[in-house]
Amino acid sequence: MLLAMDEESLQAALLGDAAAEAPSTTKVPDLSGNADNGTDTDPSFVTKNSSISSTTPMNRSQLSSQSKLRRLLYAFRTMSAPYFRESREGKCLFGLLFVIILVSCAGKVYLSYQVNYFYSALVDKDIEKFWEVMLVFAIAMVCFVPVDVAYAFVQIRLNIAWRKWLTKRALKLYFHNKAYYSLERKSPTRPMTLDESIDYYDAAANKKTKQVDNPDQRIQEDVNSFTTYSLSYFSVIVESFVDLISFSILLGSIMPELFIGLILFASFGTILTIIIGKQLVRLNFENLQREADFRFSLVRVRENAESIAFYSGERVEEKETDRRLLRVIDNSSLINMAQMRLNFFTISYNRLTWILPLMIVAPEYFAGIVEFGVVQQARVAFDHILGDLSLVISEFTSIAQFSAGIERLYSFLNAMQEIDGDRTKGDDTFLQDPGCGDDNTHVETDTPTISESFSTAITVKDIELPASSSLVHADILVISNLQLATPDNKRVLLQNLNLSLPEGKNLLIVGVSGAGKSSLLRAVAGLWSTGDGLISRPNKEHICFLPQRPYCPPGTLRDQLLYPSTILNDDGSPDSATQSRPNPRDWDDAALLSVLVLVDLPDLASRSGDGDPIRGLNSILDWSNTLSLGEQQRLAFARIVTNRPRLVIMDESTSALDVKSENKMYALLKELPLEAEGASNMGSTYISVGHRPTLLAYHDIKLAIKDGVGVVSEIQNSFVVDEDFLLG
Ligand SMILES: Nc1ncnc2c1ncn2[C@@H]1O[C@H](COP(=O)(O)OP(=O)(O)OP(=O)(O)O)[C@@H](O)[C@H]1O
Repeated sequence: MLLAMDEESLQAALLGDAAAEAPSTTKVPDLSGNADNGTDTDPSFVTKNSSISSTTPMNRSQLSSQSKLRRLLYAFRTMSAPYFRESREGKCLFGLLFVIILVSCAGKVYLSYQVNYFYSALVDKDIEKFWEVMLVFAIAMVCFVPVDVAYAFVQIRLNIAWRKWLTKRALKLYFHNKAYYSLERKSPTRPMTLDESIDYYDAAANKKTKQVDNPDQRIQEDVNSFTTYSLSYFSVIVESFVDLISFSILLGSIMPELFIGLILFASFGTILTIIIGKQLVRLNFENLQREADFRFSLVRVRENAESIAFYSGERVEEKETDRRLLRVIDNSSLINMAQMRLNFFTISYNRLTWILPLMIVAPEYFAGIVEFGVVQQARVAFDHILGDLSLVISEFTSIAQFSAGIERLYSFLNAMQEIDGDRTKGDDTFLQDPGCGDDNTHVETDTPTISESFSTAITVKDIELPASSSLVHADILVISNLQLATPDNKRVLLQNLNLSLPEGKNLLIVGVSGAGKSSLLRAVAGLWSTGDGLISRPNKEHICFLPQRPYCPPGTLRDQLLYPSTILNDDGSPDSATQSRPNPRDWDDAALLSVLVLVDLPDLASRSGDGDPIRGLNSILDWSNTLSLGEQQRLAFARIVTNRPRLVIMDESTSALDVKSENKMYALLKELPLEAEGASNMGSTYISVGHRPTLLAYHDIKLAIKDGVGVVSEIQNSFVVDEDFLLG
C-alpha cells in the first residue's frame, strides 16, 4: 500500500532506473530527463532539485531516483490543481465524492460488525439474534444502494467535467499563438527510419529537445486517462485509508498477532512486487508512443490515398506500417513477459492469503480462546487490511500505465508553455487560460536555436491602416534590414532585405526553387522568426494568406467559402477572435452562389447538392479529395471575396490554373471592392510568389531572390519574359 511504504522504494518502483535497465543497444527514454548527467534540464524543476548538484556520486542515483517520484507528484499537482482552483463545479463534485466515499467506508465497517453477530448467532443457534441481524442487513442494503449508485455517478460526472475542462484548456493552449504549428515544426519529417525514430523519441523523452510526438493522442487519449485514473486512485486511496485505520483498530484489538503478521506479509509483498514489476512503467510509456506512431502511419495513408495510389506505393506503405506494427508487437511481448514475471509473484501471494489468516487463528479457535464469530470478523478485517496494504501489488500494472500517462501529458503541456512566447513560466500559470483572439503576431517558434547565428529574432509589427477616404497610398508592407534563416539556423536565406510596398501596388516574388520565396511569406505571417530585422504589415485580420497547398476545412460548401470567418457564437454573433472580419451571416445563399460564379465555379453548388444549389451549399463532403486542385485554388479565391482582406498573400496559388482562369482570378482581385470597415476603395493589394512569366502582367513591383539577395525593381514591360524567370 502506498501509505505504508517508504518513499524511496516506492518511487524506485514506480519509475524504475531506466538507464540501468536498458539493453546496451537500445536507448531508453528516461522519464525524469536527468539520468544521463544528473542535471535536470527542465527549468521548472531546477530550483526544486538544486540539491542534486551538491550530492556525492554515491548518492546520486538515489537522489536522481527520488527526484523522479517528486517529479511525478509535481507533474500531477501542476496538472490537476488548476481545475479544482478554477471550477466551482469541480470543487463541489470533489467534496461530494469525498463525503460519499466516507459514508460508504463507514457502512462497510458497520457491516463487518454485523458479520460477527451473524456468525455467532449461527454457531449459538440463536434464532432471535439471527433475524435481528438479517433485518439490519436488509435495512443496510436498502440504505447503501443509493450511496453506491451516487458514488459511481458522482465519480463519472466529475471525470467528464474535468476531462472536458482539461481537454478544452489543452486545445486552447495548442491553438494559441500557433503552438500547433511550432510543435509540428519541431517534429521530424515523417516517415522516419526505425532507428531515427527511436533516437528522436528518446531525445524527446530525455528533454534534450522540446519535441513532442503525436499531440493528437496526448490531447484525446492521455487527458482522458489522466482524469479517469486520478479519480479512481483518489477514491481507492481514501477508501483504503479509512478502511485501513478502522479495520486495523478492529483487528489489533481482537487479534494483535494476526495484525502484526499481516503488516509484515503485506510489506514484504509490496516491496517484491515493486522490484519485480518496475520495468512495466517504462514499457507502458513506450507502448503509448508506439501505438500512436502506428496509428499515425495509417492516418497518413488515408490522407494521402490518391498520391500513394498513383505511385502504386502500397508496398512501401505496407512495409512502413508493418514496421511500426512490429514495434508495437515487440513492446507488447516485452510487457507480457514483464507481466508474467509479476503475475507469478502476485498470484502466489494472493493464494497464500487464503490460508494465512486461518493458519494463525485456527490454534486459538481450537483452544477455545476465541469464538467462531470472532474468527469470521478477524477474517473480514484481515481481507480488508490486506487489500488496502496490497494496493500497489494488485494495481501495479495500472499504476505503471498511469505514471507513463502523467509523464507524457506533462511533457506535452510543458512544451506548449515553453513554446508560447506570451506565456509566463511557473506553477501558477501552468494551465492558465491564454485568452482568445489576441495571439501575438510574433510566434516564437524557433527562438531556442537563434543564438548560434543571430542574437535577436525577426520582429513583426502591425501597421495602422488609413481609412478608405485617404488619398495617400500608405505603405501596407515594410521590410527593414531583414535577415532570414531556416528554423534550424543552418542556412541564411535572405540578407539585408529592404522593401516598402504601398497599398494598391502589387508585388511579385520570383526566384529559383528553394531560394526562400515561401520562407519570406512565412516570416511575414510571423511563423518563422529565425533571423533579424523588422517586418511591418497590417493586423492578421486584414490579411489573407493563400498557401501553396489549398486547405479545405471539414464542413459544408458554405464553410469552405467563408473560411476562416466561419465561427459564430451560440447567439449567432461572430466570434470575438474574428470580429473585424465580415459576419458570415451577411452572406446569404444568393450572395454565396454569385461568389461561386465569380470564381468560375458556377455549377459547383448544384453538383454538390444533386441538382439543388441551396442543398449543395449545405452539403458536407471531403472537399480536399472531391475537388480538383484547380477547383480548390479557385475556392481559395472565393474566400478572398467573402473575407475582403486589405492584403492578399499568395504562394503559387494559381499554379494549377490554366492561363485564362489565372487571368480571371487576378482581374477579380484588382476589381474587388473592399467593404470591410476602414478599407480603401481600390482592390485588394496582393503579393504573389510564382514561377510563371504570365504573372508579370498582374504586378507592379518585382522582388527577385537569388543567392540570398533580394533585388527590388519596377515591372516596366510585362510582355518581356525577363531573365529572372529564364535563369532563376
Ligand atoms: N522547416 C525547415 N527547416 C529547415 N529548412 C527548411 C525548412 N523548410 C524549408 N526549408 C528550406 O528552406 C529553403 C527555402 O524554402 P522555400 O520553401 O522558401 O523555397 P521556395 O523558394 O519557396 O521554393 P519553391 O519555389 O520550390 O516553393 C529550402 O532549401 C528548404 O529546403
